[in-house]
Amino acid sequence: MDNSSLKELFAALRNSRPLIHHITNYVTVNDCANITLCIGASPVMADAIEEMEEMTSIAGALVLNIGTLNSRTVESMLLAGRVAREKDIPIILDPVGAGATSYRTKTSQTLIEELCPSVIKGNAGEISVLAGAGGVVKGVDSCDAADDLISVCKSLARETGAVVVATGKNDIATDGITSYSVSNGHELMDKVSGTGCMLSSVTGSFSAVASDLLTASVAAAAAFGIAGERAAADKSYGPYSFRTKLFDKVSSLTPEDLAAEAKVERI
Ligand SMILES: Nc1ncnc2c1ncn2[C@@H]1O[C@H](COP(=O)(O)OP(=O)(O)O)[C@@H](O)[C@H]1O
Ligand SMILES: Cc1ncsc1CCOP(=O)(O)O
Ligand SMILES: [Mg+2]
Repeated sequence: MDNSSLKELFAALRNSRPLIHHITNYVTVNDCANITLCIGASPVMADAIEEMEEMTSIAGALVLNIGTLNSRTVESMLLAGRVAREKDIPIILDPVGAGATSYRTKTSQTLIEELCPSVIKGNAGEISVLAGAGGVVKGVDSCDAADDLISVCKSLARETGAVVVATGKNDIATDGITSYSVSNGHELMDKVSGTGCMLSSVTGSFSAVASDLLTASVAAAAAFGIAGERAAADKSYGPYSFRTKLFDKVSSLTPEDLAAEAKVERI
């Protein structure tokens, strides 16, 4: 992938400041709102069924995150997702904890079947579980993933029609035909709750201005990863000061920085 396409997409995002409608969890909701602002988009968190149709209709992307799912929010996700589909608004699904309980696995499968999300972005364990290729998830953490994760991501992408992103030390992004590995990032990102959720928000932000959601997913993974690298290099004393710096570094990142520092390899 030509890094100049990442730069153009990031510039378009910063210029258009799209609205990103989230139905998300109550653990990382504030982090998701703030990272969306930092990357250059406008967040709204709304899950009341009464306002789903109106809110989704005016959004540039819809992020569905099942981190603290319940039957009420799942109904809202289904309605918002149908509206998004009708209006061609990209849907990003973060299947947080899929594999940890059957409710999470089944709900993820239902959302995939009913809504055909544009991007399915989970950690390596969650994606392996959804692909039926093993994978162990403890709570929300990936404990084991398929050995052949790239092929597993590709087959899930082909089966669902979504761009599939599996995160970890390297992030894999594929549409089932073309695949990329993004090696930006820092191990401290694994020590802060919510970095996966935040990447979903950033992916939604890039997707809102992209015609190609594989490019949007790669741009998001690279941008967030570069910010992580920069935050860690900034004489961090521990995970929490790193967390604060992560927001600052996302905020100060420019399209030129993204193009210069993205480590993207076709695989
Ligand atoms: N060991 C690591 N080295 C570099 N980046 C990492 C590492 N672990 C996680 N990340 C980054 O942190 C973000 C969240 O990934 P991950 O921890 O896999 O998701 P989740 O928080 O959903 O479990 C991604 O941007 C990923 O690239
Ligand atoms: C700890 C926790 N429990 C329910 S949602 C959540 C946050 C998960 O965040 P992430 O998927 O980014 O690690
Ligand atoms: Mg996650």
